Amino acid sequence: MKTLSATSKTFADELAAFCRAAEPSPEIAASVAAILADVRARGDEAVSYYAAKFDSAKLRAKEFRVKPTLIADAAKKLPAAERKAIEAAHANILAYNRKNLPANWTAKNKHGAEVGEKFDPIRRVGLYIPGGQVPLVSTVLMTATMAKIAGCPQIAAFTPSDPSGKVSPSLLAALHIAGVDEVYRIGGVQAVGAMAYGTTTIPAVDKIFGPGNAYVCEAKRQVFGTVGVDSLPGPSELMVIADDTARADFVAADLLAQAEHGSGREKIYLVATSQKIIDAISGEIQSQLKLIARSEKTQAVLTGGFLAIEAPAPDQIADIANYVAPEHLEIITKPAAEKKLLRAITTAGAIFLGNHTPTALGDFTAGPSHVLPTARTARFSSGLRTADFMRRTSIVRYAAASVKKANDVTSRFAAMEKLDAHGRSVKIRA
Ligand SMILES: NC(=O)c1ccc[n+]([C@@H]2O[C@H](COP(=O)([O-])OP(=O)(O)OC[C@H]3O[C@@H](n4cnc5c(N)ncnc54)[C@H](O)[C@@H]3O)[C@@H](O)[C@H]2O)c1
Ligand SMILES: [Zn+2]
Repeated sequence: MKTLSATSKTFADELAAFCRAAEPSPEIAASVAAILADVRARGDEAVSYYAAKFDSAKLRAKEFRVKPTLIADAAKKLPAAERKAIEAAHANILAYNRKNLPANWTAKNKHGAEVGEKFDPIRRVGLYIPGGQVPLVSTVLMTATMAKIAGCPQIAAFTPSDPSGKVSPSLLAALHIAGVDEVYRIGGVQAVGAMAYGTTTIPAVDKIFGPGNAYVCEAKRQVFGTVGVDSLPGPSELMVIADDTARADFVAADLLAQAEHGSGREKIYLVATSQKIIDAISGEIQSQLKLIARSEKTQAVLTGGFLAIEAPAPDQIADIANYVAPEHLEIITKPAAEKKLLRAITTAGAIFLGNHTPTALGDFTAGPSHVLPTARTARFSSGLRTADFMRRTSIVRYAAASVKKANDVTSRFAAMEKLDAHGRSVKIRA
């Protein structure tokens, strides 16, 4: 753990340096570019090659797609308690995301013409479901549910297999429950390349969704433009803002939870109003570390990816949070400070309030998607929602009377821009 004081002279530079470490290195960018170029050139053959290289899975092209019967079977064999948990989470996620379904509209403009927007589902979407370290069953629900609400006619999911070609049965069952039956046991950069460029066996998608490790995230950044991408949700991050009302044991548990993902590039931030609070929470982390299963990988994040900041003033805390733009932000403070911070912090991916709202609730079941921007990209992008699975078309209809009213404006613009034919095409109707 690194500790900084927000009042020190070098604070801004040190914070910037820590945050920069979350950006993909030039080495990652270069190796991703090489894999993408190879998938584009050699298609299925390259996909097989990288599945063997990175996931030790020997897969021929005709084995990429998981048989739909296997997916249905996984759902049938799902233990009742797991089914109940998946269905309960699914219900909350459905209810939350139905609220942000965009609606078509029409209105009249100043010329009396009809103007409006219509929204349509993106025709073919690709969902990346991480599976390198752990099978992210929840990510199925946090992406597919919105694609279904939007009405996307084709939904293809991609996730890495284990060396024997197996995909987690719980993950397959969740896909079945969410209504997805086109699933490929392919992960990593090669999956992103196949989604973007298409191969003989994998049809290209129009937009790629979902989180992943630093390689997957960088691959999505590189294929943007060839296809759409939702955002850049990379290795998880959590910032906790704590004053003396925060329970040290709760905060420690939450920081450990987001350090646990296991890619080793996760980042955790503790912003506390006193050094005493930092000491209490780091003491708790040390004792709780002994209790959790994934302690070795978590330890790596605690050493290199954990920043504690002492910052007494709310204004200063808000500035820090707005700079870091953390994926997850927990605010555990007195009500007055909470109110102030909630208003002043405008760049967090998701905010969790109070002692009883661990980020894990958002990870699994509260309702909003856990697919959230990381590495400071929350400054300009937001978490996944239904509208991301739709595209928008503007619609305009003028009648003879309304086009007359527009003629003056268009002829002026045509003259200014020296585009005579533009002006004439309106005039001929007016
Ligand atoms: N921001 C979010 O919304 C969000 C949500 C859930 C999970 N996550 C993050 O997703 C990540 C999942 O990571 P993961 O590793 O478990 O699964 P993953 O599926 O994202 O990545 C595994 C794949 O990475 C590829 N890979 C590994 N090493 C490579 C290398 N050296 N070169 C090229 N490719 C390589 C392999 O092909 C492998 O299949 C975690 O960091 C987690 O924090 C983020
Ligand atoms: Zn998490």
